Amino acid sequence: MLKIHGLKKKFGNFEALRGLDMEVEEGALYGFVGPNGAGKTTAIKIMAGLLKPDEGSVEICGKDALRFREEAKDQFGYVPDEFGMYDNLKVREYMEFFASCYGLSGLMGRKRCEELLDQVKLSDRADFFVDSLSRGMKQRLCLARALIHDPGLLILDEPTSGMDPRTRMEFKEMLKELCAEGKTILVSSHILSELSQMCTDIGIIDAGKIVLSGNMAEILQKVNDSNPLLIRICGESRTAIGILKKDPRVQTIAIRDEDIIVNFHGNRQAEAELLYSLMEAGIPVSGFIREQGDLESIFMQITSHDKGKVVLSSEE
Ligand SMILES: Nc1ncnc2c1ncn2[C@@H]1O[C@H](COP(=O)(O)OP(=O)(O)OP(=O)(O)O)[C@@H](O)[C@H]1O
Repeated sequence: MLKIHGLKKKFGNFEALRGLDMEVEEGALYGFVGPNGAGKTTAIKIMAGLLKPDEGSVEICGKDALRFREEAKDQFGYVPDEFGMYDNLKVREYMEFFASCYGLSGLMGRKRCEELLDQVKLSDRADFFVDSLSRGMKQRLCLARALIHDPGLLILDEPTSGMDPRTRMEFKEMLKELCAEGKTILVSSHILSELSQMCTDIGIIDAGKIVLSGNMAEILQKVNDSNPLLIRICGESRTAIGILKKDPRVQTIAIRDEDIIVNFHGNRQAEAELLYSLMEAGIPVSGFIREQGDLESIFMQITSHDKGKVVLSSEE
């Protein structure tokens, strides 16, 4: 649905994008995450045709979006990180104005606007001035506007920043519903935990490059596989430690309270073999589990340098 290859962008001597590659599959809810200043907005503006890259390509629905900008525009809806000023427009007028930009006017246009305002739960605000809406409502209105021409792809730049936790949750539910209806969604944030529960795929950008990407469940599995095994033995653990030491996949062994903490390089089959070797030796194993994956600590590790501040919880 969206393919980005080798995207580079300099502002003066500063390289904001340094060869960005990413791919968003059709039907994905793709989280585009990175610390402040990583290059998310720059990349998104290039995708949306608002900024020209120095190098690289953007393909939307198989078409070169940098060359065929008008055609590409019909394929996606864009929600920017900052909302423009529309102090003289009421919500309904705002929607109808954008509908007319896509050739939807008269009864058809009004009907489409009503449907969308209903979908983003703003029907009761149709006669309010846009400027009187809260930030969360403005973002929902922006989402409705981006959906006017029924695009297959939605690109949202930090849509939930500045929202309170409840409004965030509702907005995220809305995105999940849209994804379930068949939309492909790219949503950016500098808060990993914000996206990790709802996204099917994730791309972590740091200093203008993707540093980790893939299917969310697979990444979590990989993180899990690199976490230590926690083994609990009923009684003394000396014999168990002797067996563990003999296994070449065991890297380190430590004791924490009642648990033996084992850094173990192996998949589930290998874990089962290790457990079997303990059981076969008659060791009463009462616990055998991988420590739970902590995606956020990975995010911290790969994006931690002085210039970027990473916010890990939704309580900013
Ligand atoms: N027009 C510009 N002129 C000069 N530098 C710019 C310009 N736009 C962006 N930058 C710089 O490029 C880098 C990437 O900025 P960008 O806004 O893309 O980051 P971001 O990941 O969206 O950050 P945030 O999470 O804070 O919104 C930053 O160092 C920023 O200062």
